Amino acid sequence: MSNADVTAPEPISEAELVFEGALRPRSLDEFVGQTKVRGQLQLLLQAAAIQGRTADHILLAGPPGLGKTTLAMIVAHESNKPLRMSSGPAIQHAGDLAAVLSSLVPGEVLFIDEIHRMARSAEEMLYLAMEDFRIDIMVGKGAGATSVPLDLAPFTLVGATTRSGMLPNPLRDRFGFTAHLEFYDEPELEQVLFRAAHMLDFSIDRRGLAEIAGRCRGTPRIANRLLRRVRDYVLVHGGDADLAAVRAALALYDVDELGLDRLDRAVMEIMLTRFGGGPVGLNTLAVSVGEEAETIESVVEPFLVRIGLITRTPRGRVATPQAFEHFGIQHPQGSLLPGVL
Ligand SMILES: Nc1ncnc2c1ncn2[C@@H]1O[C@H](COP(=O)(O)OP(=O)(O)OP(=O)(O)O)[C@@H](O)[C@H]1O
Repeated sequence: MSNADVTAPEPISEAELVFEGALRPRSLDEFVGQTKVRGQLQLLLQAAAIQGRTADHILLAGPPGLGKTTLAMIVAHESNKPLRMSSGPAIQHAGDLAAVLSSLVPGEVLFIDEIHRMARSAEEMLYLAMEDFRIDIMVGKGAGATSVPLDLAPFTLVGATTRSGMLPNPLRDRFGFTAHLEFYDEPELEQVLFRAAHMLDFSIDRRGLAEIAGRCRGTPRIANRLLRRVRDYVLVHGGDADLAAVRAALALYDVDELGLDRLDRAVMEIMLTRFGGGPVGLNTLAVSVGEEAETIESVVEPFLVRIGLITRTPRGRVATPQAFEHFGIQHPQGSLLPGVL
């Protein structure tokens, strides 16, 4: 396995999904970080409980692996209601959505992952469903077609998206609350790791945990994955899970000190070498690394901006002096800075 796998923000195997399931926090109290969002959700759920109604629809926006699915599960758990899971790509026709909506039980939480990828016809059906708990079903074809209204059980929609900007306004406006999940800081990631290590019955020292926290791309999913690789390393090589063992395990998987993944590096290297640090337009960058512009914008760029390797300007993306320094590449207007790779 290469660095391309261990630091990928998406799940990399079925086994990992099972592992993630076991480590998922079940309540808002167990959920680490995102303090503001947690407080806002808590209030929204408590208010609904006091009034004995379903909670408002919730939109969770942010890069992969930051806890959107986990929060959807928590919303259902804290409201004591069942959870139905679906995803935008699975809803390619209005009929797909009608089938899900018409079978919901009262109060059920419907989670639609990647909601920005749902078919347009389904989106339009969802507007009415969210607002009035009703859909119109078309019966028959052509001139004789009629629409029959169908009442739905009240439900709470939790939508997740890595691209909130791609949602049409009428859909976005129907969510009572939008949470923007942020990358986690290192103390928060240490807490995520501490909890996971405890659940895995794996004893690792604090400095080792801190090292993983600094190299996991601000993402709990990656933090937990790296923890598992360190556990493997200690199992095979023996000794303590200390800073030296963590460094050796992460070196084996080519995880650098910023935790950049394959795509992060490809983007940075192209910006620095082919475009002299930019400015480069998003589409040019995407074509150059053979990725979709959507992935660059929603997955790669937010993290690179957050750690100060690129900035966004009206003329395009620009690499910062730190980026030149990190990759050991000479800045076009300066001397060679010492590389750290
Ligand atoms: N705040 C958190 N506290 C503890 N663990 C977390 C937290 N957020 C995420 N995790 C862990 O990270 C894993 C990935 O989280 P989750 O699947 O919820 O991310 P996601 O944002 O839905 O990702 P995707 O968009 O790729 O589905 C979970 O298994 C969970 O164990």
